[in-house]
Amino acid sequence: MPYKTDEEHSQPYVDEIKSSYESILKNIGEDTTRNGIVKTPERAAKAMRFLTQGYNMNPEEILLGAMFEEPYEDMVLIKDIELYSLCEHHMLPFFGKVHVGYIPNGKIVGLSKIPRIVDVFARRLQVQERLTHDILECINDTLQPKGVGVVIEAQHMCMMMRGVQKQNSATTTSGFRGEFKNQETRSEFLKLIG
Ligand SMILES: Nc1nc2c(ncn2[C@@H]2O[C@H](COP(=O)(O)OP(=O)(O)OP(=O)(O)O)[C@@H](O)[C@H]2O)c(=O)[nH]1
Ligand SMILES: [Zn+2]
Repeated sequence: MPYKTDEEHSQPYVDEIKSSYESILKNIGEDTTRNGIVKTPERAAKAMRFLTQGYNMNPEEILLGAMFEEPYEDMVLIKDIELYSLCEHHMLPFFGKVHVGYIPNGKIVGLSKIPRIVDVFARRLQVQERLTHDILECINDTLQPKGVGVVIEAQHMCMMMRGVQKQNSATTTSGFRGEFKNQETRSEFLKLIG
C-alpha cells in the first residue's frame, strides 16, 4: 500500500493528546465528569490526530504512484478543491478553495492525486503562503511539468471569531513555476479559474 489510511494515522499519541485536552477543559472551568463532556478529550484527540495526519504522509509517493506517460501538451486544471487546514499561530481553521493547473511534459498524473496532496499539506499546521508553495514545489519537483500554478483563496477563523473579527475578508495566495511565469499562460489559468 503506497500510503496509510486516515484511520491508521489517528491512533498513535491519542492517549497523550487526550490527557492534554482534559487539562484544557479543566483550565477553562469545565466539569470533565459531566455526561456530555466525559468523552470529549478522547473525541477531540482523535479529531486533532485526523486534522494533523499529513505529517506522516509522503506526498511525493502519492504522485509517483499514479504518473502516466501521455503526449498531452495543453493545460490541465483542477479547480475548486475544498481546503480545510489549521493556522499554525492559533490552531484555528482556515478554509477555502485551491486551484491547481499544470502543463505536462510527457507525463500526466492521476487527477485524484492532486486533491490528495492538497490534503496532505493542509493536514499540518500551516500558513496559507507555505501551503501554497508546498503544493507548488511538490508538483514541480515530482511531476516535472512544463509549468505549474497554484492559487488558494481562504478565510481564516482566527480573523473571524477572534482578533480583528473581520467576517468577509478573504486571502488569496498564488505561486507559479515554468511556463506559468509567462503572462499569456498565467492569464489563461486565471481566466479559467474565474
Ligand atoms: N501571513 C499569514 N498570517 C496568518 C495566517 N494565519 C494567521 N495569520 C496571522 O498570524 C498573525 C499572528 O500575529 P500575532 O500578533 O503574533 O498574534 P495575535 O496577537 O493573536 O494577533 P491578532 O490575530 O492580530 O490578534 C496574525 O496577524 C494572524 O492574522 C496565514 O496563513 N498567513
Ligand atoms: Zn491564526
